[in-house]
Amino acid sequence: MKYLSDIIEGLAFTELQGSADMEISAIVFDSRKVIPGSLFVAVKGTVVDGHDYILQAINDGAVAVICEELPARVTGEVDFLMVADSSVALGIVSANFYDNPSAKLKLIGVTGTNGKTTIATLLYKLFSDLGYKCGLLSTVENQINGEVIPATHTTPDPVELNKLLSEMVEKGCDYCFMEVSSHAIAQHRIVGLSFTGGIFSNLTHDHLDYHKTFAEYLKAKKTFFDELPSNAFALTNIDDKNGNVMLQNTKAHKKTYGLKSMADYKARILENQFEGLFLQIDSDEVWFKMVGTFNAYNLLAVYAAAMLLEQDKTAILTSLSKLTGAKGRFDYIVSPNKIIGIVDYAHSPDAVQNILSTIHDIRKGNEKVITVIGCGGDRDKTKRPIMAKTACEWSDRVILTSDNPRSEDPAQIIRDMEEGIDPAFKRFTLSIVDRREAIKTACMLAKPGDIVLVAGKGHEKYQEVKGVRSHFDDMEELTDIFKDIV
Ligand SMILES: CC(=O)N[C@H]1[C@@H](OP(=O)(O)OP(=O)(O)OC[C@H]2O[C@@H](n3ccc(=O)[nH]c3=O)[C@H](O)[C@@H]2O)O[C@H](CO)[C@@H](O)[C@@H]1O[C@H](C)C(=O)N[C@@H](C)C(=O)N[C@H](CCC(=O)O)C(=O)O
Ligand SMILES: Nc1ncnc2c1ncn2[C@@H]1O[C@H](COP(=O)(O)OP(=O)(O)OP(=O)(O)O)[C@@H](O)[C@H]1O
Ligand SMILES: N[C@H](CCC[C@H](N)C(=O)O)C(=O)O
Ligand SMILES: [Mg+2]
Repeated sequence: MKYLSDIIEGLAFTELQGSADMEISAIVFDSRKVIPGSLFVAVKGTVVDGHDYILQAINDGAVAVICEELPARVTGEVDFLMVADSSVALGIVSANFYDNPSAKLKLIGVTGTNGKTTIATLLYKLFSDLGYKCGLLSTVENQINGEVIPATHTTPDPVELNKLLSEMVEKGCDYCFMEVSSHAIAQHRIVGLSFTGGIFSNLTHDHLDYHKTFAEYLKAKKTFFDELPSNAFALTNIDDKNGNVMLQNTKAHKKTYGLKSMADYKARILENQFEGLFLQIDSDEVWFKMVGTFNAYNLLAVYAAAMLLEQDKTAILTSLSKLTGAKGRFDYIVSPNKIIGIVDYAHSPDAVQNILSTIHDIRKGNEKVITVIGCGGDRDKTKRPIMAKTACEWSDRVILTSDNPRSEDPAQIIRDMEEGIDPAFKRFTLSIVDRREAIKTACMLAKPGDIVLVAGKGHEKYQEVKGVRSHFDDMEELTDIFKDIV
């Protein structure tokens, strides 16, 4: 059992009403989840203000409240703590509630627009293979030493996050590799965590619905590095335009990796084939199972981080050469008549360009590339025409379809995408709202040797339409269609 006085250690509050000697059973920031004895943290959200639910939380059994403004009516039986920013406070109290688990293991955070899941997953697989007990917090799933725990977010909320970290500590984990999304940084989900290292992959267009401008998006990512402690490492992709910016104000040890520029950790692509990458990493030449230039960056980031974590170079490279990446990233299947189907999570303009340029680089002859692609609803609208344009520039045929329309009209999302298409390419484009039909049509258009890329949903096992999630799996669809093709 924890007392409020323990939980608020290190928390800067402007006012305390009460004695802080309450026993606290749980930390809750959603009034609908309050249980008797909860500490309710009122957070201002993007849709509603948690302050409006304080009285409801108290009615349902909350015994203490952290807030930025006191409600009009306060009861004497409940402790109130006033803070400047409740979301920051939520991070601190969550870490305290679970006895600061992040300080008891080596926590590595990965941030950037693309590659976070791949890098974090590879690190998790690598360190597990090297004999360590590890944890993973990722978009695809969370893992504690082999046990899979479903993920709802790329970076969980502070309570869930510290709970998972404390389970990792309990199970004897030495390391945790986690994705740090820009939403998580902006919403202070990672406040109160002690990081051993931070890794930056790249920064390109995404999430401008949330961050509004690219400068704000960049600032969110940079904050992660600004707040790393001096004994941590800050590892950046120096080939990225903003790689150096990330390190500008960090107190951590600055380290760089890159394929093009001078860097602490360097690699060169010797071969880039469908079967894998042949890289020269520092002075070693090694074959890897992963495909594409962007994965050369991901592999190099993982290698550099493992070196910074003082692992043996030969052991790292030997293990890394055997590993495959995260689910739904360049997963492929070949039909009996030799059509290649690829499922990839590319859902930003840069990722679409990378995956398609990789397919171009590694295809053997003049096989046609047919791309099936949609864009998520209730997300950055400005990336829609760009993703469609990029898909068209790099494909022989494109079928625009639905991703997760969420609350939006799927046909309107497709119309937003069509805006980006050059009129000359229109006749090579089809728009089919039903994703299943779109994938089927792409496969019917394909001839032996052709490549069908199904982009955007990767590992996802659902499609969300009008707020309802139904089972949908791109790879399952392809497998189903391919078994009937002869
Ligand atoms: C835009 C965004 O990030 N939203 C997150 C945010 O919700 P919000 O700001 O809309 O919250 P709100 O509904 O306005 O409510 C404000 C507060 O009132 C509370 N409330 C609300 C109603 C009520 O009856 N009682 C009550 O107490 C809420 O619990 C909340 O604390 O805070 C919630 C609680 O932590 C998150 O679940 C929610 O994630 C939503 C579901 C989401 O979709 N987030 C995505 C965009 C996201 O975070 N994605 C990134 C990855 C992106 C990438 O892959 O690059 C991620 O890390 O997963
Ligand atoms: N280093 C990289 N640079 C550019 N694109 C990449 C890189 N790594 C992966 N990609 C592309 O981006 C897609 C998403 O990769 P991944 O899931 O690793 O990124 P992420 O940063 O975790 O994404 P999210 O923000 O959705 O969690 C991949 O399917 C691939 O198309
Ligand atoms: N984590 C990302 C995933 C987007 C994946 C795409 N399939 C979509 O649904 O838009 C987000 O929430 O923005
Ligand atoms: Mg991810």
